[in-house]
Amino acid sequence: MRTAYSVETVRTAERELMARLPDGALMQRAAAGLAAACADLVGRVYGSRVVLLVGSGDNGGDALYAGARLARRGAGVTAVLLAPERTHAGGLAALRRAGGGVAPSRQADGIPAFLRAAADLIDRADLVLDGIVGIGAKGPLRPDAAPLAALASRARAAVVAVDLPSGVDPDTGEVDGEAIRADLTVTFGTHKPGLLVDPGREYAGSVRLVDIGLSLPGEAAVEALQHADVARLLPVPGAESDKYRRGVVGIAAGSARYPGAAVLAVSGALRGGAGAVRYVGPAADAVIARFPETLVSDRGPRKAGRVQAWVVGPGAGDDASAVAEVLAADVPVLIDADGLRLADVDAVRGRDAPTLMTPHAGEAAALLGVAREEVERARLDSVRELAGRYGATVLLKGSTTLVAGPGGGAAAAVRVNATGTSWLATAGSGDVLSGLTGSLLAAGLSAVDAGSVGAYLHGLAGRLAADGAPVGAHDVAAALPLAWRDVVRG
Ligand SMILES: NC(=O)C1=CN([C@@H]2O[C@H](COP(=O)(O)OP(=O)(O)OC[C@H]3O[C@@H](n4cnc5c(N)ncnc54)[C@H](OP(=O)(O)O)[C@@H]3O)[C@@H](O)[C@H]2O)[C@@H](O)CC1
Ligand SMILES: [K+]
Repeated sequence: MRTAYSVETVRTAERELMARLPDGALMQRAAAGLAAACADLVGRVYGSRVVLLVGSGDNGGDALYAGARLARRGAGVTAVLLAPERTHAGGLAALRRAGGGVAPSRQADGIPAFLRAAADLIDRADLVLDGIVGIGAKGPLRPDAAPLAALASRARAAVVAVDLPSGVDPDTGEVDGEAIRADLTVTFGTHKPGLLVDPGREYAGSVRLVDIGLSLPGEAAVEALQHADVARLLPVPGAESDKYRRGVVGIAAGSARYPGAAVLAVSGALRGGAGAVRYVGPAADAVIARFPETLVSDRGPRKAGRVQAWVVGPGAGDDASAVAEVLAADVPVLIDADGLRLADVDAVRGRDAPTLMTPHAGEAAALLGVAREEVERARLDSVRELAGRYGATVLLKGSTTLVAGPGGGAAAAVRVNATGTSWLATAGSGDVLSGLTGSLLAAGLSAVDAGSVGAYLHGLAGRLAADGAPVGAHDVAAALPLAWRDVVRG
């Protein structure tokens, strides 16, 4: 499991560790890891041109000490100081001792000369280290720092963010205005939520974690399943299992207008580990024609026979009765697409069995009564808010999919999945996900596990199916067994 802790938790752990170590020891650990990662990235340190963007806090200190290490290995290192009078004194002295230089300053030389010099240095650099701000960041990048971020992000040089890209909110991944676009982020002690959640994740590039000895107790703020975690959670039939013991998933989806949604949801459900798939709705002929193994019924969810979980909503049009009947059942329910609009919030809140809602940003925005851009901007807050309002587990789709448990508050970790590919933004792909995830629910996974395992397999299947080319939703469904095998084989 990859875990990310809040700034507050990191600060507490940092204080405890610092109290037991000599002064500056933590920063030396951080700088050593940072310099090593930079050396790996540039390949040849000797003769390379390195620019340090240095803010007034310890993030700048890390950059300066790492710069000193690179200078000692023969790099030409120049620091651009945002606040010369408040620069980390030890770090700056170390850089100077190692032969590093300092660019003209804003304060002494004026803003135009400062920016011209910085632009010139960045243009000619092989490597830029972003030490503007780290976990001490408050609000959008300040006006003096923002132009440097813009210059670095456009540079041909490799850009390494120290701890996290400046301009990315450490706790949420939100980006308000300019931010550093890094090729690599070297982060210390633990991942930060902003490195795992979009849009921050996209700015971070690849992320390398440097162990500095922090011990982080308690609940993470954000966690991401890895192959081994998913492998442990996948349902495995025992020798005694028959199709009913493996779970039956009911799919109440599709309409005369959208029969394809039913077919795609069933295609996902057949590959999610349930022993049987029961389809209820007006697209039974289309479903049977494509998947003859499906049990079909046209009598509505209430009379359809026993299932261990329901999926309701994909392509459902305006049929509110199926949604109401499913919500009245005492088994786990997944609500997607049209079902989200049709589900009564009190009916969802009043349920005893788990409910999993799977909106994309547009659907989440409609449920929250805000603009879509607001959900895209603040994904972590949005998923928690929705989970709190409905008392349900919420899976918010996107390039990083988030899954928040029914508490909604910051106390429980939000799961984040990054296996997806932009090729998955294709019609019907969400229907496959809902069928797959419903099947995992029927096989006995909790709503949070089913949501995060479903998103993981779906994303991986999308990658395997796409392999760099466009794919249709049916290709993604067909690749689910490949993804499953890939996870099981490790
Ligand atoms: N945790 C650990 O275990 C370890 C932590 N380490 C390192 O320390 C870092 C944290 O250092 P930190 O606490 O000094 O804060 P930091 O991120 O440098 O920022 C504060 C400065 O930024 C400024 N500033 C604020 N907002 C801004 C904005 N929007 N735009 C522009 N500027 C802004 C703010 O200015 P002020 O408000 O004071 O005017 C203040 O001067 C951490 O990320 C890691 O790199 C490692 O060395 C070792 C182990
Ligand atoms: K930084």
